[in-house]
Amino acid sequence: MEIIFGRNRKEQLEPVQATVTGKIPAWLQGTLLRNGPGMHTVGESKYNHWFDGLALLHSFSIRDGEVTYRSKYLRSDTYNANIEANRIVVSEFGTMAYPDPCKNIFAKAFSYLSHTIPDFTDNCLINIMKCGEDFYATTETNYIRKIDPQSLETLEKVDYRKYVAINLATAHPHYDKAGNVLNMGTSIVDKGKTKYVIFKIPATVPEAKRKGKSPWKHTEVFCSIPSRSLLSPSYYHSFGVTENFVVFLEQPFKLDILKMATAYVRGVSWASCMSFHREDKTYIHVIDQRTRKPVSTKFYTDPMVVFHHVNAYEEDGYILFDVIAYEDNSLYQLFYLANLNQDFGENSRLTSVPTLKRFAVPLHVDKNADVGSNLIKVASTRATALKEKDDQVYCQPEGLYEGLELPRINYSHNGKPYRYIFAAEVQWSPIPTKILKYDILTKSSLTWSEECCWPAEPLFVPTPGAKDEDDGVILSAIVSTDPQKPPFLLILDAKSFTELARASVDVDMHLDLHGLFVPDADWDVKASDGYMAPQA
Ligand SMILES: CC1=C(/C=C/C(C)=C/C=C/C(C)=C/C=O)C(C)(C)CCC1
Ligand SMILES: [Fe+2]
Repeated sequence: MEIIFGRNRKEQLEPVQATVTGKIPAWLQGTLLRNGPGMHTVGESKYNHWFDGLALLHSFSIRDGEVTYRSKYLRSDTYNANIEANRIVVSEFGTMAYPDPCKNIFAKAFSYLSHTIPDFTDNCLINIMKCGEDFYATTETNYIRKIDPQSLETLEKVDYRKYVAINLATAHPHYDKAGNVLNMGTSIVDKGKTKYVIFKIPATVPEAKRKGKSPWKHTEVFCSIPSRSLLSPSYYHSFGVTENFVVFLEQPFKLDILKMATAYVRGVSWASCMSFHREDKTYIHVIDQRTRKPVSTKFYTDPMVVFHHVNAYEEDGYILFDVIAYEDNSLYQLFYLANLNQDFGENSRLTSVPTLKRFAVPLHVDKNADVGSNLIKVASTRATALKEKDDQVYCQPEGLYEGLELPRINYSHNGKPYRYIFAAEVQWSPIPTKILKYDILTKSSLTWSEECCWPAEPLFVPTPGAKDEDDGVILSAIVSTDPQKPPFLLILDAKSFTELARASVDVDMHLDLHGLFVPDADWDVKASDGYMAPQA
């Protein structure tokens, strides 16, 4: 599987015309922008983990039934320093690297020894975030990189820490109707405290208020939740929102700050400083967006590891939220390139299958309810929430579907009742083999698959003026393991899951992670009511 995961990809700097078969809907005009790791060796040095790879941006521009493709490595400081040294000199998730002491650009790295929290990478390989009119490549450190969404050029580096006291931030923000960004990050041992910080980045700031300053200066802290432990905050990859609440899982997959502070001298990676504590609980924090405070009831569930929240919404006094849950952290273990490349079948089995689980949380806990009683009275789910002593509530989810990852929804239903989940079907290995449409109401599903095809995260784009939740198309970049078959952009009708068109390109395409679709209207129209926020 070296060819899919560990091989360096060539950039396609000049836009290349795709060969289109089928018919692309005339209304589908815009650019699918995506991000993911593309380079896993620099000179003689190799990264250990798939998530370490240097960020490779790629885009499919769809105009008048035609498609052009291009790709470009993110020229992060990390990329430039590595290429200049012709070896890996900046540490990533699974690889600890040592800068060349002769070069002072990374002299900062030596402050690793004197600071608790080291300077992290700006290799923003996970997702793309839209802030107002601007686009940023994102990862989970304090750095994001502005990019030009048309040329894929790398622009300025933004350090979140200048605007909000966080060391880590998710690559899966949420957007409200006006395009304001809601994200979460972790502030580590700042003024003697470790906390999870929910913050808001405004989409636009009126010039009078802005006074020529960066809109970033208007980033505001929405709410802070103290970490249960100063030196071992939870790791999280995303969070959920409803119309009035934020759902945050403080899970027993944790970062060990003391281990991180000494990782550099010990020569071990950041990943080795993360561990799953199967003896611990998962705490469910529910934050009221109106009061900006967590609700007082203490909700918890069994230990689990969640990377992707799917959606959350309020119904009859309850919050229902859906996540892709694992029983352990085997997903991150699996993506070590050594596991992916040798004896693929043997080493690349997950020890727990990613499962769609629905949780239900009561917003009002009846003080008179009996200890042990189920507080969930909503008929639409079998999830339970058992009242315990001392105002604690133990939540047990309803398992909905086994073997799916990279979930997407129709984003206009984000935080609201919804019915459909689009995802990649994965069983016990990291290979996505099918694209899935799961109907939560009927619990039925539709799939698309083709021999030798590995689909990327399926993205939903609504038909303009659509009434039905699934009225639109699914876009997915397909990488093929058959050298005779070039990669292609697949366009499915989201209702029937039948193929509308495919746009094949004879390029060296990589397997990506996440991205967004930018309708053409967004290039010229300022954020307006018609703004289609991208999905987390
Ligand atoms: C560099 C770095 C990190 C990077 C994490 C990454 C890159 C995670 C990628 C996750 C993905 C792609 C998940 C998909 O489901 C940490 C651990 C946050 C903290 C230490 C520094
Ligand atoms: Fe993700």
